Amino acid sequence: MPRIAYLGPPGTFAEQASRALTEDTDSELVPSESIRSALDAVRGGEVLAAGVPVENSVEGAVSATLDGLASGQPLVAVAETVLPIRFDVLVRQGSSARDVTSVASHPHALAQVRRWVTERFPGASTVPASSTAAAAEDVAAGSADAAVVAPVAAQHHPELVPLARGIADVDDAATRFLLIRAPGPLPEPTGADRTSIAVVAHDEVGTLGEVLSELSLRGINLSRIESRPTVDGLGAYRFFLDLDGHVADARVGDALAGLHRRCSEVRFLGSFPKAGREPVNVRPSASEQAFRESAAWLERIRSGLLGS
Ligand SMILES: O=C(O)C(=O)C[C@]1(C(=O)O)C=C[C@@H](O)C=C1
Repeated sequence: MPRIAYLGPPGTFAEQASRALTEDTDSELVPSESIRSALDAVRGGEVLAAGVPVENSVEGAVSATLDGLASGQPLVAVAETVLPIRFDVLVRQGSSARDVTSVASHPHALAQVRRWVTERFPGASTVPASSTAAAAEDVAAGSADAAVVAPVAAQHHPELVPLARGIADVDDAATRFLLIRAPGPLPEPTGADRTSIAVVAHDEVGTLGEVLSELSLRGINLSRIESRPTVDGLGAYRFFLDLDGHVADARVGDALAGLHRRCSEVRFLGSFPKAGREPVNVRPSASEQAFRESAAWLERIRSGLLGS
């Protein structure tokens, strides 16, 4: 049975997402201590894949995932899913809001309930945990008074009780998760795909503009751009780009080849169907047919058969 690593312990959003990402196959879900260790378990062949969060609609990019994908043996995303995010607050039995002086959770979760926590537990300190479910363990162990968790976490902690349910500072918050594997055959293009890459551009005037124009010239929609330090000193950045389309599409392949010529580093991070399956809108001049026809036209010119 394929083993799939996720950010544990059991009861995290990442576990739920990993279950959704692997629902078509009989898989064993294996908790990991961190996103990095889940990715490294894929690299080491201990698991087939890892389900990891990549971005949240309120708090933004999950840097541990971006950094974990940018360095080390290459890995690729093969699928994505989006989970709606609302939290429950768990406390020890017999506790009330007045007893809460410390609130634990994953920093991304704490950031999404900052206002609620300040209003409900004025003066309480926040305790960062490695995941929402790890925060529930902290409360059970007595090292924090309340945990901001995924609603499923309560099933793993009968000794804790909910003090609040379904909380969020922002309605309709969502987190996108990726299923990450070692490089291998790519998912087939579906017409509703996303391609992720990470590029390091030369530190020269206009290079980021040139990177983006490789995409816009070919009619490619950029759905996300994030920068992270390369850790080689101040001012050195790696850009994470999400593009509409599949690397098998002529326009996307052509753009990636252009970036390869232009950038000091291009890391391919996968082409896979978008969670919402919204078809990619391709303008006529960037269609497969347009690329085929222009390549055939060029070939005719090169072989001396045509003047225009
Ligand atoms: O701690 C969890 O439950 C996770 O799956 C991690 C994570 C994140 O990294 O953003 C996932 C979704 C929520 O936004 C909060 C935390």
